[in-house]
Amino acid sequence: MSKGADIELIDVTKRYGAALAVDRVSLKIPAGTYCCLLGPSGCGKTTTLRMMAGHESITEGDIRLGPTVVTDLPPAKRGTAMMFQSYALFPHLDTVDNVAFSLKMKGVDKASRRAKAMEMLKLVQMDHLAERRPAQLSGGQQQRVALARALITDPQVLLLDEPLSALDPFLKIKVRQELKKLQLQLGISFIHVTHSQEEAMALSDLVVVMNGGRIEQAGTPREVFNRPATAFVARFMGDHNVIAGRVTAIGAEDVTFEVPGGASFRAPAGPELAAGLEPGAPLEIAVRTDRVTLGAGAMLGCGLTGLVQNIEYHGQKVQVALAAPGVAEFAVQVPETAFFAAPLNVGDAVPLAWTPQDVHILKASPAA
Ligand SMILES: Nc1ncnc2c1ncn2[C@@H]1O[C@H](COP(=O)(O)OP(=O)(O)OP(=O)(O)O)[C@@H](O)[C@H]1O
Repeated sequence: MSKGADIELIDVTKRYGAALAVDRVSLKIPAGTYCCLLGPSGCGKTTTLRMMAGHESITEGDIRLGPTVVTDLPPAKRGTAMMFQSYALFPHLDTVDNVAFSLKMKGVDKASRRAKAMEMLKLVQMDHLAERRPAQLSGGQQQRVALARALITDPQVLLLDEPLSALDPFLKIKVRQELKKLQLQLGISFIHVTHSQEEAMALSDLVVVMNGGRIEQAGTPREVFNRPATAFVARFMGDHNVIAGRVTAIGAEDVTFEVPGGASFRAPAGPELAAGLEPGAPLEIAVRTDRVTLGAGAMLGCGLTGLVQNIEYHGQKVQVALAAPGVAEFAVQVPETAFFAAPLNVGDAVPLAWTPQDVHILKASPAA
């Protein structure tokens, strides 16, 4: 197996007629990275993946794999391989011939290509079903065959378009673990398109959150979850409250922020962020739903009192939805034991609290 190579997108744009699907995307994915392209339907993630694979032409910009500009190379000459969402197996070929297919196209003799196909099938634990046809395999098994077929060309980068979307929830988690294990074992980059933030967080070394054809944020799952760059990222990753208000005062290291209802609280900003702000300017902040204290424990009161709108039991946590003056929707996750020690009911008015360190300032979205 090859060792893998960095893949780099340099100001890549894709237009379909007047429609802009991908807008000046620049991104470097180091060799050996598990990278997820994450975003809602239509954000341009599949188009980005297909341009890396060579299945879609690039309107402007370049893609590099290692030292080579691959922008105008056909898919088979790039050092990438793609696994399609539908698996795209040939129904009339058995497993081993499906996997060996691209080697057949390259003119490799039958014995060698079948031997290599068996090696790939062992890698994905499918060698015992080598003689079955796709219709005789389960969805999960077909997916492994598709994986073996993509890996037979020894790619430096494997591109996966929503690889888990056809699997049931239990199989999804099992196959997800297997994909990660395989990527570590092979040492090449896997670039995986998904609209599931849970999947992206579980798998990635690098999460790339896309919106409206642009990258909103690229970072490790912890960076993206704990320090979402924009309101879009905070909402898309979930478990965050986004609150809109205005800046009322700017200190050397923090900012005072007021919501339309009149409550105000401080947020750590740092000199770099504070320099871009001025009193009166609109600002959005994020507070994690598990960092908020409700009720009697609210010693560090932030001045907001929430009215309980809804209560959902989630097992380890109870999710409480509230509304407060100037804040239409606010969610708090309370650990199960804490909630039932002092249960709340719909209609209760409860003080909310968090520490200034738990307030995170958001920037304007690049797609805005
Ligand atoms: N062949 C095409 N012709 C015209 N427009 C296209 C074509 N393919 C994609 N688009 C448009 O480009 C934008 C990005 O599409 P893309 O498939 O990359 O999004 P996506 O994030 O992968 O969405 P999904 O999760 O639904 O697959 C969308 O607005 C889509 O309608």
